[in-house]
Amino acid sequence: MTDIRVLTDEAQYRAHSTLFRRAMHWGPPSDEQWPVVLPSYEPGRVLAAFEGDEMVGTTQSFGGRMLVPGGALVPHTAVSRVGVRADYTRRGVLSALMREQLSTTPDPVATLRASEGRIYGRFGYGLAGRVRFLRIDASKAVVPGSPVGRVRMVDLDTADKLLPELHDAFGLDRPGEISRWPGWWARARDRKTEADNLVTVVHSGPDGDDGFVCYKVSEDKDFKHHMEVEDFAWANADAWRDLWIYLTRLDLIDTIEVDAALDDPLNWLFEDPRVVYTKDVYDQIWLRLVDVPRMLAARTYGAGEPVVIEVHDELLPANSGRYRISPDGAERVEAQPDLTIPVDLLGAVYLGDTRFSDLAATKRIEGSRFAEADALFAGSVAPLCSTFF
Ligand SMILES: CC(=O)SCCNC(=O)CCNC(=O)[C@H](O)C(C)(C)COP(=O)(O)OP(=O)(O)OC[C@H]1O[C@@H](n2cnc3c(N)ncnc32)[C@H](O)[C@@H]1OP(=O)(O)O
Repeated sequence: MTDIRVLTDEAQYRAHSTLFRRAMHWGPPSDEQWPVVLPSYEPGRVLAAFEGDEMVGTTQSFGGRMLVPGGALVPHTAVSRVGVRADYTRRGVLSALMREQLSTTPDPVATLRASEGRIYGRFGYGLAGRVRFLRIDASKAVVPGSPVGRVRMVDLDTADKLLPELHDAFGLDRPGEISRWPGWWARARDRKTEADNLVTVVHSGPDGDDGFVCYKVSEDKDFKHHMEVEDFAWANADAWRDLWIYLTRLDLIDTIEVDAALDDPLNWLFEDPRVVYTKDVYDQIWLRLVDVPRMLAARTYGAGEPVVIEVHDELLPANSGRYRISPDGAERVEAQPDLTIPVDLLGAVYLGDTRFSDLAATKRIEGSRFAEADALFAGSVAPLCSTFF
């Protein structure tokens, strides 16, 4: 019988970390790493599965806020460190952990990054946001014109103080973006120390600091220099453009790699749009609507005729029911549905990454009036979550 417990002390957190890391085929946290990892254990949010006295599975979450279409910030659970001991897999341990986590989380929405695509759909998570992995040929990347603001390099201590403030001020600019928690920043600082060539620059315009980028550069055996952009946020188009001018005019750089939203306009910034090459498109945000009525009410909708959707949720049956969606909002109704959809696919359309009409061909949603539902759920920008957890 699998017993799920909330862990409460440091020794248990360390055992949790070791178990998760072993499930990922990594070694346990070292004595040097542990002080940095410890602050990421939030009391009340750390779960483990036990068989008798033995810990056999883990999950935990970080509390924060997520931006939804229309601009509201909703309480959000960032699920992480899911692992089951290799000698206990495929016996329902993860299922027990997921049931407990979803039924006890205080937040109406949860997201995670999935190690494999087949794991989380059965628990009601839908693939809700994808990202483009770009490679830029920096040696040929020319941005016409001159910068209008100022870019300055900042040291580690300044970055430590400034970046959380700047991220809070303008980092949540697309549906799916989430706030960062103190443990996230502690880990980010540690990674900066480990990779001592990680550089942070801050942009300022007429109203003060309005953008930042963190990057590191490595050199290959042919003396080519490759930059990885690790973190990038901006408040306005001038900051975005100036920071790209700075990155592409740095000496010695041959290539730049960066994650970007599906609709990121970077190709059109350069004289030659082909200097930006999409290496990959991968799934990023897996989203679980924990409280469907609250989440449907939290976002705004586009113009068009109302549509009644019927939602099926086996794991959290209180969500199952019919909802009338109109430009004025969402409400629970008893009316006949126009279409039916499982909760994982409602998660997939929620942020605007996917459309009802695209899903219709999969036969996993049924009914009619998909185009009307598309118009209501359409977002003006593609979702993104630039905070890895
Ligand atoms: C958010 C994150 O942290 S992502 C990181 C996830 N962790 C990992 O990838 C680490 C390595 N893997 C593991 O630790 C485990 O295999 C887990 C967590 C993926 C699955 O744990 P388990 O306890 O084996 O899952 P459980 O027994 O509850 O399986 C439930 C169902 O999912 C299926 N399933 C579970 N994992 C997988 C998988 N990797 N691929 C395909 N199906 C899977 C099971 O077959 C089962 O199906 P069924 O209900 O039809 O019988």
